[in-house]
Amino acid sequence: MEITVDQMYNIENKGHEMGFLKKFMMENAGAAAVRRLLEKIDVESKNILIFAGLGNNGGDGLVMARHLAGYNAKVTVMLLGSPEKIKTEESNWNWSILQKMSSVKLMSGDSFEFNFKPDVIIDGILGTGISGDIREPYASAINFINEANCYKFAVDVPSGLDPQTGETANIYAKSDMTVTFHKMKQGIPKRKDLTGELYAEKIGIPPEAEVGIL
Ligand SMILES: NC(=O)C1=CN([C@@H]2O[C@H](COP(=O)(O)OP(=O)(O)OC[C@H]3O[C@@H](n4cnc5c(N)ncnc54)[C@H](O)[C@@H]3O)[C@@H](O)[C@H]2O)[C@@H](O)CC1
Ligand SMILES: [K+]
Repeated sequence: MEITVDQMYNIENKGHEMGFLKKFMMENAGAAAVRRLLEKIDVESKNILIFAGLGNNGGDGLVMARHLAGYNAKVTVMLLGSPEKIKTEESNWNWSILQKMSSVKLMSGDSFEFNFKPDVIIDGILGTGISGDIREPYASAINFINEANCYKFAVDVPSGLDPQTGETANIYAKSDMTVTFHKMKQGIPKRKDLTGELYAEKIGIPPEAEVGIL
């Protein structure tokens, strides 16, 4: 069953109100995404670049960074903006854990340059919160992904693809694999040419959180 982006936000909020906090959803999302990636790539000693936006799509990417470090990948996180501007408590919580991990290289700001060639890029730039034309530095990150010659993994939806309508913004990323969460959003499967292999993974939200919404 496919659901709308509004239904997803309502289910998320209801689950949170039930006490299954968003930080746990984010943890399960990042963990499920890493499990799917591991089916394709042996990440040990691989250079993994994670682009993280300032919203919760980025937060999922931060969770992935921690899990991938546990599999001995060489992880670099590029936060697209200033850490003080991270929007949500759950993303902030994950950023502060990464700050205590010397096994993950943290970069942040409005521009970037890397002294390594990534084997995998994780697109945690934009998810269901997308609106309007893609602004900088997100636009440059999406262009970087599309120009790179490596495996590309999209968190929830390739950035620039509207998960509700299936329409693309002025700039959009193309992935080899996309893992969306809880249930498939209506717009995503319309663009399998951008998602690559596509999965919807459960993230522990109680089914009761759907009551009255679906
Ligand atoms: N809904 C759910 O149940 C869950 C959602 N999760 C993740 O949370 C994501 C949604 O998080 P958010 O609502 O924080 O939204 P996003 O993280 O998708 O994006 C919001 C951020 O992007 C900026 N933005 C929006 N449009 C832009 C544009 N065109 N150019 C540049 N910046 C733009 C906004 O200013 C905001 O900072 C999902 O895609 C998913 O990855 C997960 O943590 C698991 C649970
Ligand atoms: K994304």
